[in-house]
Amino acid sequence: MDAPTTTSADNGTSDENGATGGGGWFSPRKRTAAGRPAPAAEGSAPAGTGTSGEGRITTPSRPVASIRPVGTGADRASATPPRGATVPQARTAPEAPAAPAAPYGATAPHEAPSPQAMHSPQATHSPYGGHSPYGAPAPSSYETAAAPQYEHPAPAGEAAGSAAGPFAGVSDDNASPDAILIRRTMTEIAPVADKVTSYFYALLFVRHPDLRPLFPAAMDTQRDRLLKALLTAAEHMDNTAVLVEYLQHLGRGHRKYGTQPAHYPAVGEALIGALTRYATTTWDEETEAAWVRTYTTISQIMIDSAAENERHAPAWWHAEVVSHDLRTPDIAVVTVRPDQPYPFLAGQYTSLETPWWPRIWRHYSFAGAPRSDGLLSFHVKAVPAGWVSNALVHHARPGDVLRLGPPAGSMVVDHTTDNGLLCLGGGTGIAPIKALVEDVAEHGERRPVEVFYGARSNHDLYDIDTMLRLQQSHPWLQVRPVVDGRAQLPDAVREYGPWNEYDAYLSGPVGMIRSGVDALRGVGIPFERIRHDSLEELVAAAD
Ligand SMILES: NC(=O)C1=CN([C@@H]2O[C@H](COP(=O)(O)OP(=O)(O)OC[C@H]3O[C@@H](n4cnc5c(N)ncnc54)[C@H](O)[C@@H]3O)[C@@H](O)[C@H]2O)C=CC1
Repeated sequence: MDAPTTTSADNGTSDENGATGGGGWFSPRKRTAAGRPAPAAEGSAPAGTGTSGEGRITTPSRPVASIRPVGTGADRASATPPRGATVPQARTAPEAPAAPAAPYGATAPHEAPSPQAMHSPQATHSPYGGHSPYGAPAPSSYETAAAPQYEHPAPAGEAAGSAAGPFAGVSDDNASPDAILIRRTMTEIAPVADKVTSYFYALLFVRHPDLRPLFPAAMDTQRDRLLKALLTAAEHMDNTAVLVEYLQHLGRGHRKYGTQPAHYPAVGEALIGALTRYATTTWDEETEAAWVRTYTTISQIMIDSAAENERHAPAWWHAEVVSHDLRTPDIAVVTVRPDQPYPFLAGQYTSLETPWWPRIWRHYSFAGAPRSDGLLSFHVKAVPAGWVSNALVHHARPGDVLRLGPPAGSMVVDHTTDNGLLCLGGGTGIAPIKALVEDVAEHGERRPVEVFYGARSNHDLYDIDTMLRLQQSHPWLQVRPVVDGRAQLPDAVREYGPWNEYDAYLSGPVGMIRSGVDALRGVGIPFERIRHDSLEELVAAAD
């Protein structure tokens, strides 16, 4: 897990229709005699927006339909539903882990955090078995070295090498009229995705320079996230249940960036501006109206979700480093004490910001089940050019204060079944697997748990002592280290079994998850019993 960035503000200057007096958000553009917008020629000023001769973005002046999400659920009824689509009802589901009954007061942000991309799909059961927002194997953006760049991860089942296009698995059969128009736009802009995202941010920051400080200083990874979220939302706009869950998660997750309801219209304006510029052959009034309707709905769900979440959880937690254990020259186990109770479930992950790289958030799994002393541990590997990971491994020391976002992810133990757990943990991916083992131990269920712990070399099995100690304490637990050699981690699973009465959990590098899912399917474990964090987020943060 990361997509459209959420922020921007209308600065309170928008009029009823979302247009500002003299060139606010949607500015007029030339129309053809047929009443259709004149397509912008390549390199010329986009309709409604423009560039000067020097390529500088000029203020648009085209009023269009409004994007006016409202601030609370109270006004929800006024939101315009996507034409032909069922209006997703914003549910008030709590954050993935069952949050305790309002242990926190509504916590007002006490500093201006950064909005980042709409990202981090909440992992959910997917039809592909992976715990992913949409079946696209879902993520969490751990820092990864040399992350592969692909627009939209393939569902786990389609894993191996299939660079599933943005709309893989989505057909226009039964699609709503808006969905068809939106997919048409997405198809047109896909080849110029990079330009669209660059232009989007340029528009946003030119029109709303006050929003720039809310984003990370370096926007490299940020830029890619907008389109991903758009693709995801567009792809699933008719799948209301999944879309609503995804957007609610995004809305809650954006609280830590300081995103306010007033920011959404400005983002919508920049979005429409960017699409107008690059979807030149398919863009028309009808398409624009479809995007406005859809974006308005998206915004409303996010705003409502954030407002609901604000009632019982802080936007973020401060967490002081209490220990820093360098296990190898580039792997540290970092333990922190949150400033207030932090409810989560074993197997979940959080987003983490260091004081050295403000507004850069990375995902790390909790390396243990919830503890009575409230401490949280993370396994961090410093990856080449990884800002956050290197800071955590090489600079963080006891006393340093980090920030944590809310917990996320649904790679959690299903306590409604007696099935065994087959766990594959590769490298630092062993962290949430250890948490799952502790969770089973605490529930006293004595279900068989088989852990395959993969590493490149013996030296890289940095947590093997802990895992073997757990094995000694629990007769139902079997830990098998698998060091690269004759076979890789997923291959080892085939040598054991049978696995027909096991649920599978995978955590580690994207390639391992992809081949692991294939291996598990090969030994007869159905998709719905295979869980892992979203691959999209795993590849999202390569810094
Ligand atoms: N730190 C954390 O909390 C978590 C980290 N992760 C992810 O886990 C990964 C850990 O990276 P490293 O420790 O550097 O792992 P690594 O690159 O050293 O690999 C670990 C194991 O995965 C296997 N593997 C790697 N690529 C494979 C492929 N394509 N096919 C089959 N097997 C493969 C290796 O053979 C090895 O056994 C990172 O991508 C990180 O994002 C995942 C969950 C939690």
